[in-house]
Amino acid sequence: MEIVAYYLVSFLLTITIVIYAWKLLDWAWFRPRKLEKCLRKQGLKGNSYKLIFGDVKEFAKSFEDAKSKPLKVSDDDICPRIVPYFVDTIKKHGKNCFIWIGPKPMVLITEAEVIRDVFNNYVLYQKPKSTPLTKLLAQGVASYEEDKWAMHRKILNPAFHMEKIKSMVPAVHLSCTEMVRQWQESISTKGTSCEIDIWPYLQRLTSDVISRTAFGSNYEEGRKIFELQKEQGQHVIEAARTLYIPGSRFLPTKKNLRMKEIDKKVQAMIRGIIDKRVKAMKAGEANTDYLLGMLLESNFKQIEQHGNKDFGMTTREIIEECKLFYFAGQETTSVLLVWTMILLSRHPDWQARAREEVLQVFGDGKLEFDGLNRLKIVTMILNETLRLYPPVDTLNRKTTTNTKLGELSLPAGVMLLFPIILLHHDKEIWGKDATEFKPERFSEGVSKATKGQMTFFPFGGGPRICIGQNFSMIEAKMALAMILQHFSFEPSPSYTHAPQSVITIQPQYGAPLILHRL
Ligand code: HEM
Repeated sequence: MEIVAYYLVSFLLTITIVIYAWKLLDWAWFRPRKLEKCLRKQGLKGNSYKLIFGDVKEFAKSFEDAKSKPLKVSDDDICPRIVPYFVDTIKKHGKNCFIWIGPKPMVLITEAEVIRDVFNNYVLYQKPKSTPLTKLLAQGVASYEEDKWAMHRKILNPAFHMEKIKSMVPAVHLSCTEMVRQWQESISTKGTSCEIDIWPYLQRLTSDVISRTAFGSNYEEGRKIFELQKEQGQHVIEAARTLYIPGSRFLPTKKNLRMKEIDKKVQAMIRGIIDKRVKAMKAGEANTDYLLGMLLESNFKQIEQHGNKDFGMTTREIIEECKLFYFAGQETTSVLLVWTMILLSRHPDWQARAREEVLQVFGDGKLEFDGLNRLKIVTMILNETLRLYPPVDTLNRKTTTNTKLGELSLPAGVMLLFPIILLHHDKEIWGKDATEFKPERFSEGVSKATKGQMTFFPFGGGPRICIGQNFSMIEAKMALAMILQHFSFEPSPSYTHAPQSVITIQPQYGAPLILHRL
């Protein structure tokens, strides 16, 4: 009997090992080779597959090389620095090409109409799964698919309607006033001008804005939450730079333990704010002029309408959405502002035109929502900055089944890459001066500038377009208008022009400018 059991266990063990060995071989070799054959048959070109690593080593090296070479201050042709490997691959293989992200091929998609189709067809083309470590940072609507995505997006949408954003404007004003006061104080210690590295200030500004607008009167607590989220983000970026080994997150390393500790603390703090707010709501004294309040209200309505909790978000899911607001909305808006100020410092004519407009609309008085919507020159400048320095430089998706996309027939499991920045800098689309700062391109709005094509999409597109785009544009207009009211600025001799891609496009060595008090 014992011998039979022994043989049975050995047999099962051998079968299990064979199955896993086959799966591993299939993942590392047979599947990539099959996909490669299929892509080449479609006329797509790329390097031959290299076991497990694909192009990852060359990819990382090209980033490191590009990072070590700053640009001339006047050079806005930043693609070779931001997406060096894609630029090189296109040079080598043409626009119809693919690269290997480990054992997965990723096809570059540069045709505007094809990009639009993919964005609109959000069930067929889904977001690639993030690693468990990235999930610790934030999940929420940005990472869900199909019905779950649709339900969360429906609940979140009302919180981002224009009239709701309008009610958040005083909070944005408060944060901007605080930053302007700090700059005025720095200047007054030096006379009428001084050099300020505006980058850390703008990061603090957008962090402050999202804490106030997300958590209302719980803003101090919100700030602590987001400080922890910021630290979590740094750990995740570090982890993303190394190859992720499945299961390694369970090892009790110092970093893993800290990341879990942060996650627990953040969850407990947001849960505390939610509990307070639910109590206030029950007592009939809740104020909803902040994102979390609106979200809870919208969630409550959704559940009430269907009479079923399954139609709403759980507390855990609401916590994830709050974490996502910070992750998605803070750095993106601060980089939009930093590049706008750097560009305006180099283009005093546009700086003067924007200031003239701001003074015409507001004088030196208080900025308010309706006036911000009348700032035409400022909007043109922000759009041109988003074109040249899109905060998010690339987006990706994957095919979920065998799919016909434009001229291509793609098998399931192929990654698609939309290089936003390459389309924004394409001379065939924008003309010979594509890499020059010319806000006049947008003088008649975005759809005239793009002739209705999907050639300018800093906020993505289709049903999954950025939910916070109006929020961030109002925030950026408010900050820029207030800065223009109080200061003029020019590049500092100590500024090094080195845009680098760290999830968003950031100034590698900060952004020191000379600020003059007006
Ligand atoms: C200049 C500022 C911003 C830029 C350039 C930006 C860019 C983007 C882009 C490109 C996407 C699409 C991602 C994809 O399709 O894979 C996106 C999605 C998203 N953004 Fe933003 N964003 C900005 C500000 C904000 C703000 C302020 C918030 C919230 C407070 C926010 C929240 C989100 C969310 C929740 C999504 C996911 C939407 C969904 O999947 O349905 N973003 N953003």
